[in-house]
Amino acid sequence: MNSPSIDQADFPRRPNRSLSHIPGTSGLPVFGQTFSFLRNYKALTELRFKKYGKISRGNTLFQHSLTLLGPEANEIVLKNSEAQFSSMLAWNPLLDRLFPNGLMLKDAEAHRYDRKILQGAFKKSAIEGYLDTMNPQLERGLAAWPKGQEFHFQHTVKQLLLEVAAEVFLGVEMGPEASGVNQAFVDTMLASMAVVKLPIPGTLWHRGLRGRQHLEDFVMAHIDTKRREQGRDIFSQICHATDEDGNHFSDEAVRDHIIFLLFAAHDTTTSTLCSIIFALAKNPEWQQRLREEYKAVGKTQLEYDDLGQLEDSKLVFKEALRMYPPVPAIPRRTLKDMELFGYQIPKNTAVAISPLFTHYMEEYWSEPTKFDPERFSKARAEDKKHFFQWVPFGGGAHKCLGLNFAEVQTKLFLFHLLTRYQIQVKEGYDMPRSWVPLIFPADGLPVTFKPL
Ligand code: HEM
Repeated sequence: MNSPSIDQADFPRRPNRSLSHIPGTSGLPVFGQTFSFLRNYKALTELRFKKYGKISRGNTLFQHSLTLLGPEANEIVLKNSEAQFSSMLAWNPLLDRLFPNGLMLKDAEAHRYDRKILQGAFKKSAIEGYLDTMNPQLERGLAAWPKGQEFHFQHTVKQLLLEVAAEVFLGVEMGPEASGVNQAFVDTMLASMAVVKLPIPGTLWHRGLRGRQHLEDFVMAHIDTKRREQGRDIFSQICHATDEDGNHFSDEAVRDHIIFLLFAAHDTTTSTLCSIIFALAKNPEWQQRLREEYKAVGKTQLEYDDLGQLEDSKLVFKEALRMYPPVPAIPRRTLKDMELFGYQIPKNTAVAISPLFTHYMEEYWSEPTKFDPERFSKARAEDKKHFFQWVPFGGGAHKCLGLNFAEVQTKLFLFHLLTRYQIQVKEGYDMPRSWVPLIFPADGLPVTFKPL
């Protein structure tokens, strides 16, 4: 269930700080635990669980908040069956200047209404259309990558995904227009991580605001054409999508949703592909298993229905998302006073659950630090002990809208890659990670693709 309509005046932008009755620590003066959070979010969360258990207070990034750990906490927060948690109030302070009115920044009826319309852009027939665009683009893009010599996978795949997104999301073909849009998008994304949010020329934030403006201008300039024609890109799909009474989104709503979708899709997919490539490089037997799976399909281009047969690929996708969920923590704000795990929690408290922590709990996963895709197989079904133990896409009303799209894109990418190359990393290499705000390789992931 979603939360009821929210009067934002009842909820100051800064969350409640009266949490001293809950176990935990405020950490250093002013900075709290910000340094340990940024250095190693995973280690910090594990330490908090050991010291304080499923619920603890802390202070990171100048905000007092509660960390709620484990599948039970995930279920309470994500299912939100008593309309106690707001996604909008939690994400607004982070995203509302650059990505206003995106789906994650809505609650209650406004969220339900928009989500239902947007779902039209992710139905099977729409994804089949995106797949037709992605197939040749991924193939061409990969053919141009360095072969037999080391390069940084993260930056290279990010660029390729940007080029794919320009065409699949916006329907712009490569050229100066796509480059301008891509740069504007990169600037907007980078600004979402800016610490200083003042529009001073030369700063990340200033470039981000200009990037957002460029994206808005682009969308508004093309919207009439998109509404007139029936294109196969996501922008077109959103222009044509309607509610049950045949009403379309307004121009401004289309603009805000498409820009938010670009944001929601890009770094999450980049992060996922980095994790998979690292895992496959370290586990060449899985590269071989995937190649055999592709051979069994017996085609040089995959179509939508072929993807469903790729069971080993799905196991790899799931296991990489278990070990390295791109969104390691999901925030919410409480809408009411409530009791959680025996403690009174006041209204307007910032809380966060942790997919990353849950994905390593020994109660649920055997040898959690081991890459073992078969734990998701029907025979072992390790993921079936609790419905909320594997939550890379969140859950409940805000569950990721693009999860099928992400799986399709990942499978296509791996097909084009592994049918041509062997992925290698240097002997003894272990990928250093930065864990927040999204999980990424800290060194760009140096790899070599050796032609087969
Ligand atoms: C493997 C890649 C991805 C991961 C791990 C991922 C993860 C997530 C998570 C954890 C949430 C929930 C956030 C919350 O509850 O606060 C979410 C929401 C969302 N994701 Fe994804 N995402 C991925 C790819 C994508 C793609 C490719 C798209 C679009 C094409 C997308 C669109 C969205 C949207 C629109 C929402 C908001 C849904 C709502 O609030 O109703 N995501 N995603």
